Amino acid sequence: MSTTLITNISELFTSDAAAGIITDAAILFEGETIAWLGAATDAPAADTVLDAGGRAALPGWVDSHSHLVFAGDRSREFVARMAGQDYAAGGIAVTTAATTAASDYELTRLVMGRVAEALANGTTFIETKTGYGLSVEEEARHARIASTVVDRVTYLGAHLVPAGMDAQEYTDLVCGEMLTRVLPYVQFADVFCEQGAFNEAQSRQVLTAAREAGLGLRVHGNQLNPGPGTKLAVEFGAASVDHVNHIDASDITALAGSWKSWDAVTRTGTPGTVATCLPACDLSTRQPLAPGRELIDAGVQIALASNCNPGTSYTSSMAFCVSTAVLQMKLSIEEAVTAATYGGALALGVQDLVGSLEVGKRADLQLLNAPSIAHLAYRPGMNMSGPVFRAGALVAGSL
Ligand SMILES: N=CN[C@@H](CCC(=O)O)C(=O)O
Ligand SMILES: [Zn+2]
Repeated sequence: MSTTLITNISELFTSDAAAGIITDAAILFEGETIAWLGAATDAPAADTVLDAGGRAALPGWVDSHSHLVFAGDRSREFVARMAGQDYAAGGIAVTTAATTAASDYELTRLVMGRVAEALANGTTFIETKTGYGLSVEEEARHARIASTVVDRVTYLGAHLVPAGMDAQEYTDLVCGEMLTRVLPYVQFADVFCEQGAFNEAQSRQVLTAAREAGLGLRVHGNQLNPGPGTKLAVEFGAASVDHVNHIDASDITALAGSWKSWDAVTRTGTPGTVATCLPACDLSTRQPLAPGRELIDAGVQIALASNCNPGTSYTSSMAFCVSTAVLQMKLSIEEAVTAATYGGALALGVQDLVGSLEVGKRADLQLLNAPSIAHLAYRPGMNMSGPVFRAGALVAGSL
């Protein structure tokens, strides 16, 4: 198998608790896999040698929360929000109408464009959700289209009760025929447990049915209000609870308890429920930022994700999420980058494949047009994205 050495890396941030940061580094790919990494002076010979030009390198971003299957535009809703209107779950219906009207070709083209945009900005592994279909046919169509483009698909039929439908009748559909139809295309199920969306009993019903169907679980919890979402996620052993803006000390304690069988240093044991913070969404909806600092200090593993969607967070920039987490959520740059790489991988259960630079893992790596990862927050808003490698192949930029 052919080998590629990337050398002259000023700072290699591995997202690996043991290896940390290696300065004046090099990394070797063998096919799709990382075969070696260390000091450039110790680098082995390779078929191809690429000069990183003194740039910093880090794992590709792992974006564990997005809603890319949509058509239409909600900028007017955004403008109204910036003028003082509150965000409400009802906006989802606007996107559902526009998405239902889009052909398979158009929807596939839109999702592919969004994935390509994310890739060019360093995202090499991405999850996306259904949830703008809200009927059996549409949810199945969106799941099928997503499954051809992204790395992991989450079924979010329980996003909003469609207008004119009884909430219990719709929940039964989500747990019945709709679930059966999306199953071939999805790995996870999610529920928007929130006032105006699904209440605790309905959320339990969705999570129970999804678990029985063999899916991994996630919860949109405590985005807009205090409520049962986070504790439900822990109770059901969900892989993640996402948003976590309106959580209290008892929610943090419940999340921390889920990590008691996990060793954060050796990264062994049984993972708990990842708290996924979505800072771009928090800013765009003027919600309080999720308490990332408090969660980390309590021993909870967190992820940072884009939540790219047309209603609350129309960006796939993980770099923006990282800089916001550092500047406003009081994370260190290392914590924020780890959350946007290894944390996302943990939230998707793919930490043995991606999310850190370790021998044997998939060769997903991005170079920054900067000498250190600190520049991500030190120079906020500047595009730092350099060449991007996915599974050992150069997929964006050039060297
Ligand atoms: N909160 C629920 N779902 C999306 C927003 C959906 C929308 O408003 O279109 C979110 O994660 O923020
Ligand atoms: Zn979401």
